[in-house]
Amino acid sequence: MSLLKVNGLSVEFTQYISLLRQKRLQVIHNLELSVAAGEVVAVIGSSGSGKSILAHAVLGILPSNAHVSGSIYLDGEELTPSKQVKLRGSEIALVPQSVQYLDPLMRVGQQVRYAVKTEDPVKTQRGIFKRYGLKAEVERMFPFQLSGGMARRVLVSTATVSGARLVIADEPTPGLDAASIKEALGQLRELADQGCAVMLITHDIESALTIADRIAVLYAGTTVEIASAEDFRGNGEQLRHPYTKAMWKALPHNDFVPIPGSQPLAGAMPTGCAFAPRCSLATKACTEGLPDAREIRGGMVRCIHAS
Ligand SMILES: Nc1ncnc2c1ncn2[C@@H]1O[C@H](COP(=O)(O)OP(=O)(O)OP(=O)(O)O)[C@@H](O)[C@H]1O
Ligand code: NI
Repeated sequence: MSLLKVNGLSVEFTQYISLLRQKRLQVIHNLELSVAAGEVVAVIGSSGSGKSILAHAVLGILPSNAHVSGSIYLDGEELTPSKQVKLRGSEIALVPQSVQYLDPLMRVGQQVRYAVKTEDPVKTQRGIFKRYGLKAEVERMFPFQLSGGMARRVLVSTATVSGARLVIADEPTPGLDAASIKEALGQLRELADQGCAVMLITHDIESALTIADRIAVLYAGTTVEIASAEDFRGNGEQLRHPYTKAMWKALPHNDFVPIPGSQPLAGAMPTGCAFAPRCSLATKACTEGLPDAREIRGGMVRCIHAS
């Protein structure tokens, strides 16, 4: 069974046009996703596709002008706002993108100890620093004294010692060199191998494929495909959605053919399939409604032409 299950999730933001007039901007549409214990699911999609909003909806940290509908379950129980407050930082941990999430005025060892749920926070913190190759003196440093790689290890340490069952990593590797990317991803894989459900949010499909079991592809606020990592090979014949196939072919290692056009902006969505305006397979039927999620060859796709 899936530890995390997201069903028909929609997120809208209320925006004020003037003092008295407001409009609603929908940024997530009817999205689905699941992550099982022991599994890494990579959520990939271009900038603005809704990856961070999805993560924030699961964590319950959306701004107050956000309206969420649909359902999110953790281990079969609905994640209500009060449950999210209770479970955040314990059952559900975030590996944030940058060191800015650390308290700038607190020594990093202390910050990691706060996340420890076992009896001996100091011992646990020292053990995890050692395991992640952080020298003994690092615990006394402040965040500004850390190199990028050290900061990353501290952030992962916090998630690891929290004992969370669901770990969400939002773009954990931007700006890192190849060796640090490998290390950061290896740590996430290790968490999954120890039984965590790991949701890895990234632009970088090639890195994601080195550790992910499944890939969820987001486009303009919805999941257009969920595929196993093995489906990403060759010319992408095993892939189901035209966007996923095009994205795969656009990689430098493949054909390096860019996809013409751009992702529609929230508030300017076409009716029907959001990818239709860029899709070579599009027909009139594609513009008539959001395609249903269908199971094909063990994966999920939202495209009426997929087979
Ligand atoms: N507070 C907000 N109010 C209104 N719109 C928002 C708000 N936060 C995000 N959005 C919009 O929601 C959409 C999805 O944003 P999100 O941050 O989830 O994208 P992303 O996939 O994480 O992109 P990136 O890869 O750049 O991090 C974007 O169009 C963004 O402009
Ligand atoms: Ni983001």
